[in-house]
Amino acid sequence: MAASRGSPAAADASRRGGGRSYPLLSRREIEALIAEGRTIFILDRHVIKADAWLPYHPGGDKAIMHMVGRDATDEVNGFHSLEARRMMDKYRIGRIEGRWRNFVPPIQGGKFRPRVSDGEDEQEDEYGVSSLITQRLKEDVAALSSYSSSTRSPSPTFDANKDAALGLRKRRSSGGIARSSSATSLSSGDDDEDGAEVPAPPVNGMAHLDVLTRKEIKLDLSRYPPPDPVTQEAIAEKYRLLHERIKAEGLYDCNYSAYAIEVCRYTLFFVLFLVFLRWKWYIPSGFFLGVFWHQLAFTVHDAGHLGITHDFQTDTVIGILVADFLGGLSVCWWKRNHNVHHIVTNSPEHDPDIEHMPFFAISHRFLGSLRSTYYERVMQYDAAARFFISLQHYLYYVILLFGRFNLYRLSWAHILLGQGPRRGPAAWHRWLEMAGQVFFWTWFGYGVVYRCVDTGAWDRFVFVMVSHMVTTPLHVQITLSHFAMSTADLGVDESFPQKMLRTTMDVDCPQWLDFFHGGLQFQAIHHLFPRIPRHNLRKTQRLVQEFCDEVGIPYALYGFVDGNRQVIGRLADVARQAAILAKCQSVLVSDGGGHHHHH
Ligand code: HEM
Repeated sequence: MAASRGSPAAADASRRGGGRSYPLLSRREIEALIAEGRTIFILDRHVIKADAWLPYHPGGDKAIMHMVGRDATDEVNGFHSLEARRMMDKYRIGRIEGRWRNFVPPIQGGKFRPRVSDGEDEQEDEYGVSSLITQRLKEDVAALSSYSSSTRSPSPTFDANKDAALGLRKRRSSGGIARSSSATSLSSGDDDEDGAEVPAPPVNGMAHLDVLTRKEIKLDLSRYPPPDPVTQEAIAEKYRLLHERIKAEGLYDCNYSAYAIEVCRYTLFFVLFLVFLRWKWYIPSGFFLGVFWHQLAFTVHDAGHLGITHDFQTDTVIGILVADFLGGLSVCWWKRNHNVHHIVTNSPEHDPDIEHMPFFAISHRFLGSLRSTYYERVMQYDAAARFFISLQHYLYYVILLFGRFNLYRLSWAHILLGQGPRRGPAAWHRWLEMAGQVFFWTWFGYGVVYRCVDTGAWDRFVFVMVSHMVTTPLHVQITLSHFAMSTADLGVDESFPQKMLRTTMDVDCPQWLDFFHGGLQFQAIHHLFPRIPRHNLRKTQRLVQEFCDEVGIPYALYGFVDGNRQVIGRLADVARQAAILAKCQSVLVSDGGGHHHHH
């Protein structure tokens, strides 16, 4: 439809191109299509309209929605098989020329102007970018360079309107409850000194959170390459070369003999569980069952990423057999959740993997009752949250002891409510998962807990608790790679690889311990290339390290203990901010409320 509408440029392009050439669409035309509600992203300089595909998408609708208005080339190449990428050709509606400047997607609060009205006379440059946008681009670059050269604007006031005018980020909660002004972003630097702990009260509590947000952004800007389009495009270019090299070196080829060893290990743990169960030594029996589950999770993770055979159906069925039939959890729930996590990593509003209110907040921004676009509800910073978060650095491991129980809840909700794709190649997985749940609760619930542990309720309780709590290291491993990393948003121009490396850290461990971490220790590598088989990650690490050195992005690598320390430190930090916020708010209340302006 857009094609037939025919701007002069588009008509010209179709005349010249012939065959498989698509009409040239201007940025303004694409913006208007998105304003009409179309699901449009850019892939290899082509415009893809995925509306019809959304309900069928095995990666879930939200994964695509976070790419609307953006160049999704790197994300798409990371997550899809060649066949899947070929399918996308069917959804092409046009092409673009020149560099694409990302929009903030609608799901993230981006605003799009409808069709150009007659008489609107916006000039377009040779890239099809309107003069207005080119102007913004120049301003952004100017603002960013003033950051990196550490000059400070004389004005200490946070100017929300200016931020909006810069077009960098003005996230507005579509629920209308969360405040829009909390979405501070890259404004020219103007807050207090980096080292200063707290801005002197009285300041309004929300303004306090904004100051923290800007501090976090500023810290990232000082550590990472500037998030301007030119620098980021250069990084993306090198990342693509790296990807080619990785493919050429065969790092996508699965090492099946490594899986044979995995299977032997899993079998050993399962046999030990059965032997002790037979002897009625419930604690060691539960222990080995927990160890078995802990190890299985890594294979589920591989399968969920299509990182074993790389075939969507085969790997997903492996995932379901292992996760659902043997572990009682839903791999399809996990995939839906995890795919979004991979695309908007560590974004407080969008990444479900850091949304654990009321128990944990790893960013001060959660203290402002954010709206989650994943759960589609406000994550209230309520009395319970105030309580748990003030103690979160002490309760971290304690709460993680119960992690596996939470996963049952999420799995059942996913299967029963049918949150997965209802149509298309992934629809039938729901039924297999249901069978898996019945199978699991028959062998585990009835067979083991009820029939085998037959010496009373207390023994059953102990057995269940031990087996579930032994999996705690898994929850530590999952949270470890992200909880201590940045949650700041550096704007729409930041490249996929930089964002992944800025929000994810790796854990250094000797090679013989690789089995214990199950690949999760190479989380940053994995985020860059999600479909690389687990047993090749160590080899890939070397290449990624070279890449990081070349582009000047720090590669975060901590020892396991040190990584834990970082996480606890972050939790303590946010707990402290919560206490300061409470103080700010009580000052306001005792002052008669709300009359303070910050200068
Ligand atoms: C018309 C556009 C699209 C089509 C036809 C499509 C198709 C597919 C297909 C067939 C799969 C199954 C895995 C495979 O065979 O490789 C898949 C998985 C996936 N897609 Fe897409 N996709 C599209 C757009 C996107 C976009 C824009 C994103 C966002 C980055 C995305 C993210 C994912 C993810 C994360 C998975 C992994 C799913 C899993 O492992 O369970 N897709 N997609």
